[in-house]
Formats: sequence, C-alpha cells, structure tokens
Amino acid sequence: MGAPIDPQARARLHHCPAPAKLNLFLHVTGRRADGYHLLQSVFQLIDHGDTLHFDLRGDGRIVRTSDVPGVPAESDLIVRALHALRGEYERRHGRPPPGIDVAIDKRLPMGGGLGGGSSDAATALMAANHLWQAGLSDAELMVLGLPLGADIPFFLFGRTAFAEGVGEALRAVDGPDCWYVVVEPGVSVPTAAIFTAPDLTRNTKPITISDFSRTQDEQDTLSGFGKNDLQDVATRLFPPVAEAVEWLSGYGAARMTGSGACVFCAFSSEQEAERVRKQVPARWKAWKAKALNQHPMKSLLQINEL
Ligand SMILES: C[C@](O)(CO)[C@H](O)COP(=O)(O)OP(=O)(O)OC[C@H]1O[C@@H](n2ccc(N)nc2=O)[C@H](O)[C@@H]1O
Ligand SMILES: Nc1ncnc2c1ncn2[C@@H]1O[C@H](COP(=O)(O)OP(=O)(O)OP(=O)(O)O)[C@@H](O)[C@H]1O
Repeated sequence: MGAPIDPQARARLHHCPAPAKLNLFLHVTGRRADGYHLLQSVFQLIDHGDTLHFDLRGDGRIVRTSDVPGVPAESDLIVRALHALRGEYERRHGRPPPGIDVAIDKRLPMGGGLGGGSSDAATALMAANHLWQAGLSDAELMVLGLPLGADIPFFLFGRTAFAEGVGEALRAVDGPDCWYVVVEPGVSVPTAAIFTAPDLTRNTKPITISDFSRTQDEQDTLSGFGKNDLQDVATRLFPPVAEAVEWLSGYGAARMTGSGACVFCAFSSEQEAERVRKQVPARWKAWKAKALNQHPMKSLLQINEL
C-alpha cells in the first residue's frame, strides 16, 4: 500500500510531452573497458514526440494502462524508470509513494535514433517526481536514469547540449533556430548491431565545444558540423536508410540521427520544410519539426507549481 494521496496535491498530469532528439553530429572517439563507446555529439530537442498521461493511484502500484506493441510493460523504460524512482522515494521518505497510472500516445518509431524510449522515461521521471513530491533534483534524476538509457540524462537536462562520455557529460550550447524534415525509412535499427560492427569508425579525433560553437557563429548552421560516424555502417546494413539519405540529400545536408534509422535535414523556415516534406515519396513516413531550445516539460511543471 502506498502513501495516501494528498488531497491538496494535484493528482494528475495529462498531455506531458516526450519530445524526440536529433544528433546534429555524432563522433565515436573511443571505447570504454566495458565495451561502451565514447561519443561526442550535439543533441537537439524537436517539437515532435510521444505524449504521456499520469494519474496518481491509491494502492501504490505502477501501472501502464496502454499497450505499446513489442514492449511488454515490465521492460518498458517508463515503468523501469518509475520503479527506480519509487525505490529512491522509499529510501528518502521511509515509506512508499502513492501509485501511478501511465498512458502513452506513441508517435516515435522504435529503433529510429530519435531517443523515444529514453524520452518517455525522462518525462515519466519528471512527472512522477512532481506528482509524488519526491524532491529529487534534475541531477539526481539523471543518476537514476543513466543506467536505463544513455540518452535519459540529456532529456532531463532539457536543453540543446554538447554531450561526451556515453552521453552523460552534458554542457548547454546554443542550438540552431530552424526547422527539420525527418524521414522514417520504415526499418528499426538495433543500436547494438551498429556499435558491434567490425568496420565502425571508432577513432574520430576529439573536438572541443568551441570547435562546434565557432561554426555556429561563423557558418551557415544548416550545412551541418562534423558527421555521424554510425551512418556508414547503418546505411550498409539497412539499405532503406541509405535510400532515405540519398533522397533527402537532394535538398540539403541530410544526415542520420543516432544509430538510425531516421534521416533529417535542416531548413531555415517552416514553409521550406513543408515544401520538401510534401515531396517525400509515399513509401516513407515523414514529418517536419521545429528545433526546441528547452524541454517543454520544464515550463509545464513550472505552471503546475504555481
Ligand atoms: C547512439 C545514441 O542513440 C546517441 O544518442 C545513444 O547513445 C544510444 O543509446 P541507447 O539507445 O540508450 O543505447 P543502449 O540501448 O543503452 O545500447 C545498446 C547497445 O549499444 C552499444 N552502445 C550503446 C551506446 C554507446 N555509447 N556505446 C555502445 O557501445 C552497447 O553494445 C549497448 O548494449
Ligand atoms: N517506452 C518505450 N518506447 C520505445 N521503446 C522502448 C520503450 N521502452 C523500452 N523500449 C525498448 O527500447 C528499444 C529502443 O527504442 P527507442 O525508441 O528508444 O530507440 P531509438 O529511437 O533508436 O533510440 P536511441 O536514439 O536512443 O538509439 C525498443 O526497441 C524497445 O524494445
């Protein structure tokens, strides 16, 4: 049995955004002793993603009320993140928190390189921390989230970020003010298959944060900085990804995000992005999205604090 629901506290948070991320570039600079790869990347939030709904329960249970095809509830990163937060709550407060129902409107494709599962988990941590009044700082939530997904700390950080390590060392950078067209090539790319490929580039020379920031100041930011070191392997193993890169490259500096499969290209206006989106061949799903400079949960929670 969880703690009784405080009638003064708000008992629900509906329409919570879990936005996607794009990796504007992604360099593999080495490998850790445990096999995980050291990365350098700029993570950019965009205004397209999943939507989550939370309701407190009186019985202490954590219940996913919607079906996510291919993801059983017990392995869902949302549910696993909520269990981790419940454990931390119990350690701090000496009693379990109230329970919680979570419903998911899933829009982001799995194995898309858009960080969907990690973003869902980060939104769940922010929402439950608020509803349970658990009192964890963002930094403490990041520590809870990192073992579950390398991108979770970024989503909790909630700003355009220069990331190092496996994605946990984050520094805020000014991101571009632009629109993206994102093409879903219709395949799901397992991240592990890309990182274990023998011919993966693993020795890109490390850059500094100012190498990136300087190009943002001086150059046309839409032409793209660096490259995605995972792209050569992913396009070889998954031909639809190669086709999407080739097609979108006809309109600008197109590139894959994360370990794929999705491919994106930046445009300076919504109209230009819409014009290109309309021409995407019908065999692919495609959408446009705006670059965000702050995670929308941050403002939503501030409003709820008032
Ligand atoms: C590549 C990125 O999409 C960049 O945003 C992410 O770092 C991927 O993070 P993720 O989806 O949370 O990846 P995980 O599901 O933890 O990793 C799957 C597998 O990919 C490999 N992996 C992942 C991340 C990393 N930095 N090095 C790796 O070698 C590991 O074999 C791991 O077992
Ligand atoms: N809530 C969730 N949403 C999506 N996938 C989840 C979720 N929980 C667990 N998973 C598992 O995580 C896997 C990767 O999904 P995800 O959408 O995070 O991939 P991705 O977009 O390629 O992410 P990344 O950019 O981090 O590699 C899925 O195949 C699924 O098995």
